[in-house]
Amino acid sequence: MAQSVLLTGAAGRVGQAILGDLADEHEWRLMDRDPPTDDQPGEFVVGDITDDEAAREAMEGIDVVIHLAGDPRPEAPWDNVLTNNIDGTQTVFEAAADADVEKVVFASSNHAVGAYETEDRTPDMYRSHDDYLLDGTELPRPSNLYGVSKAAGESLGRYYHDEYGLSVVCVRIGNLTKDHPPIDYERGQAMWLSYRDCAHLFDRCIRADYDYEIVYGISDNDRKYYSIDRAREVLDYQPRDNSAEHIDEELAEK
Ligand SMILES: NC(=O)C1=CN([C@@H]2O[C@H](COP(=O)(O)OP(=O)(O)OC[C@H]3O[C@@H](n4cnc5c(N)ncnc54)[C@H](O)[C@@H]3O)[C@@H](O)[C@H]2O)C=CC1
Ligand SMILES: O=C1O[C@H](COP(=O)(O)O)[C@@H](O)[C@H](O)[C@H]1O
Repeated sequence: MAQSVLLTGAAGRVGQAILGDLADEHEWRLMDRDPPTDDQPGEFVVGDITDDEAAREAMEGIDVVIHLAGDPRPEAPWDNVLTNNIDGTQTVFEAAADADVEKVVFASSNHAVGAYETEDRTPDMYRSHDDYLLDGTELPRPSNLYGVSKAAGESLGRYYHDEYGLSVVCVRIGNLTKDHPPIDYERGQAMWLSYRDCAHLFDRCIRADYDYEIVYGISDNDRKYYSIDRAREVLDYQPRDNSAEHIDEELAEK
């Protein structure tokens, strides 16, 4: 059955990857502080997620929120992530709880755990022969202030699940690129998320039943050091892409 879905940050890369495949699958309300540059499905609300009133209005009649809006830059300064990623995310969760929304899908990031990539583990951990694997049960270990803001968002999700009963899934997204994995970038190949796997994963987050989850959002890459087992089990995520099918690993490692 089509669900009524609020997509924050809809005008950005992840939002457009989702809508590219799912425009006709759900009833969309799109929200972004930037107006759309071309035709978009459903209703488009221009508004800022740090504005309580705008967030509350956007939640009316919504079953599921996919919360993407925020500053996505790993090098973003504290003021920006504090306002957009932490305060903005709390505003979204609070409005969702008030509106009796059923599920919130939170766009977390690989940078919430980026500091596991220590000097002694890299670059081996980015290669398919290495079996080092993070599975989502490990503690956050952010690699920058942006990563700290994503760990804070995961924590907010935990709180709004426990206190208000919202179903929450935090997707630690890897590296989304269109058509092709990053070239000459082993880390990016290890955590590649293709556009079609991205859309499928978020579709499963809309449809599946869960309590509170942290999953990794990457394609089924040979090089992966993030497990996708939990996403498979809980969400029935069935990725179709693998960066190794696009990149000759032996050449890339030279
Ligand atoms: N693209 C990627 O590979 C990854 C993305 N993510 C996360 O996914 C989310 C989306 O990322 P992208 O689409 O790549 O970024 P993007 O910059 O392309 O899109 C973000 C959108 O959010 C909007 N936005 C930002 N602050 C806002 C606010 N206060 N109120 C309303 N709208 C606001 C922007 O106008 C923009 O359209 C972000 O939270 C990012 O941290 C996480 C890991 C990897
Ligand atoms: O969280 C994010 O991660 C990806 C991958 O990080 P990178 O440091 O390997 O580039 C990044 O491209 C994206 O902008 C960011 O939001």
